[in-house]
Amino acid sequence: MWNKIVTWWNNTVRDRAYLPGRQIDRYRISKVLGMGSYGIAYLALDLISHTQVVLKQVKPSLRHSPKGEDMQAYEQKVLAALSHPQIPRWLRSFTYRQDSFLVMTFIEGPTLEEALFEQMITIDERSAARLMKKIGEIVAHLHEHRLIHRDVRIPNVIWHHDEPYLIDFGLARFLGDSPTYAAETLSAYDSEKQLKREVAPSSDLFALGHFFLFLLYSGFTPSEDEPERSWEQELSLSPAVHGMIRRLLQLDAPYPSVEAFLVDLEEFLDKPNHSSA
Ligand SMILES: Nc1ncnc2c1ncn2[C@@H]1O[C@H](COP(=O)(O)OP(=O)(O)OP(=O)(O)O)[C@@H](O)[C@H]1O
Repeated sequence: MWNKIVTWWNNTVRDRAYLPGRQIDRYRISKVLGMGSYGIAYLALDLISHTQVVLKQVKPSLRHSPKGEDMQAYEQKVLAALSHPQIPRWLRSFTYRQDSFLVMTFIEGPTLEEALFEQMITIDERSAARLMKKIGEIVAHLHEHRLIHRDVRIPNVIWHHDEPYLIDFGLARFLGDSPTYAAETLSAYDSEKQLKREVAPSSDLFALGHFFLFLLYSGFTPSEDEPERSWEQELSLSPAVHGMIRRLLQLDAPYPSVEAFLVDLEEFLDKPNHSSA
């Protein structure tokens, strides 16, 4: 019961977000974008540069805990290490009263999740492969900087001017760093989560496999009376795409790197007139 009261208190009172219109430092809050694992994300107007920015505030209930400022400081280190047109840029960090804020560039547009499921966009196999190439190139850039994103999913990709942008670096880690903040180890997770959270290129490759499947499922209409089947039975894929997904999901020899996956994708895209399996 006590834990329930603390959770209620944290969610409704301590972690109440700042309201739209509120000025914090040189920023005016426009709206809350989301409440994540460690923080509250806001869209805000920078009153000096007159640009829209994203503010990420450590939740007050997590102040001075390993999941609070430490996580934010790590996300800042990650964003500050990167300079890529399709990744948010870290602008500055500051403290307002007792709250720690991180400021990054705002990327406009729907997430791929919103585009696929709310705007009901369908993507054919070739377009999905083209999109995977673009996402794969961003992930390859991260890996060149010894960074593993660990959360490459459709809600973390924004679609803007026909290009994907990768956001949410809250789980990203540099190679060699610990996969968890708290004392628990990865072995506390189930085997699929261990694969996703390992600080190694294989975890992003595994996520890219699921990403590819999500795009391909956009064109799938389940028949009402048929029971659910596996992706290999439900989707009619060309042998090349089918083989790539099996390797990404580690069902066949895993790709050693994102570059190796990109080579297969390019080969597939270079060949005209693929027939479906
Ligand atoms: N730079 C950005 N540009 C545009 N929208 C963003 C940006 N960063 C975050 N968002 C939006 O704000 C929401 C919340 O962001 P946040 O980084 O807190 O993600 P989260 O997944 O909710 O959190 P966490 O990673 O802490 O679990 C995201 O779902 C995304 O839609």
